[in-house]
Amino acid sequence: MPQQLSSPSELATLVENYDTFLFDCDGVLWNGDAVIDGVIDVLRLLRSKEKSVIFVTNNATKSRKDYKGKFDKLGVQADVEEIFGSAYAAAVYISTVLKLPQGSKVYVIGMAGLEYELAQEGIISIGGTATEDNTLESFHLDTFEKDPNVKAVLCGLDTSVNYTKLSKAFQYLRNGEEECKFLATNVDSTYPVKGGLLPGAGSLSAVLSRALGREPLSIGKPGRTMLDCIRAKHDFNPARTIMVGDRLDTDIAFGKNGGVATLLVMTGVTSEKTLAEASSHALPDFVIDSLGDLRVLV
Ligand SMILES: O=C(O)[C@H](O)[C@H](O)COP(=O)(O)O
Ligand SMILES: [Mg+2]
Repeated sequence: MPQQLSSPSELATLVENYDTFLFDCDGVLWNGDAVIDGVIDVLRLLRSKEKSVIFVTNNATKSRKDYKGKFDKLGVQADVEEIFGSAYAAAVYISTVLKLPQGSKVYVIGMAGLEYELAQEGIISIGGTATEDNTLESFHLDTFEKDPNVKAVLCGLDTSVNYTKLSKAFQYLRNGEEECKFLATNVDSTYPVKGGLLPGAGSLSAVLSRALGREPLSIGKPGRTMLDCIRAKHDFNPARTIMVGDRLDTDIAFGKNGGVATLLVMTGVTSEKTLAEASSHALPDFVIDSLGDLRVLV
């Protein structure tokens, strides 16, 4: 069973025991644009104690540069080099691991942040925010011409997703992996916003999985690709590192896969009921109600 921490001495010991704090963002730092109470003070406290702070988000709607803007706007101190998003990790994966033939294109279900990160890695993308694909008109297969250079479909969270984008992605993917790779930035079923939960990126790629009868390769947490991206930039001792998240099957699993300690907060997608019903291998080491609880140490 995870250890529920609440007293100031338990929380102080937690902070003392770790040098590197990996923070999930949605549901840990904020819900939508609403910063969770006390989080700014807690991050300031950790920095004053010379702890390393790294942000690891599956939310692919923003580039690292966009995230920096969001952190600044919300008054949370962060450096671009400390921010790792699944959009960035997906772009790095495609350019360094997939190594598509020269002139290849990626068909995107996703938003501007994802397109930006792909462009930064020199990857040509189509779909995404392109006006012609952001339509509520019906999709007609008989007038659709496939672009022969599309060698991968990348699906991320897209709050303007529609039947045209899903249909085009399906057409590119339907002849199998040899012709076109099926990638997802992440497969979270839901994500928290101010006011509750919304369908996550995994609920969008699930439409394609269902139609195709196969699953995408997911780049984000809990996969290794994200950890490899972080390791390429930051050296940390796993024994002195803790992953703080709000979701068991991404954040906590990511921490466990990476051999670091795990702390679940109850300000995001995980309810008391989900936690109580979770199988023992999915459980975190520690639970606190909110990251803001550490504010008592300020
Ligand atoms: O569906 C998504 O893209 C994710 O659920 C989401 O936004 C998660 O972000 P994180 O909690 O990893 O910051
Ligand atoms: Mg989260």
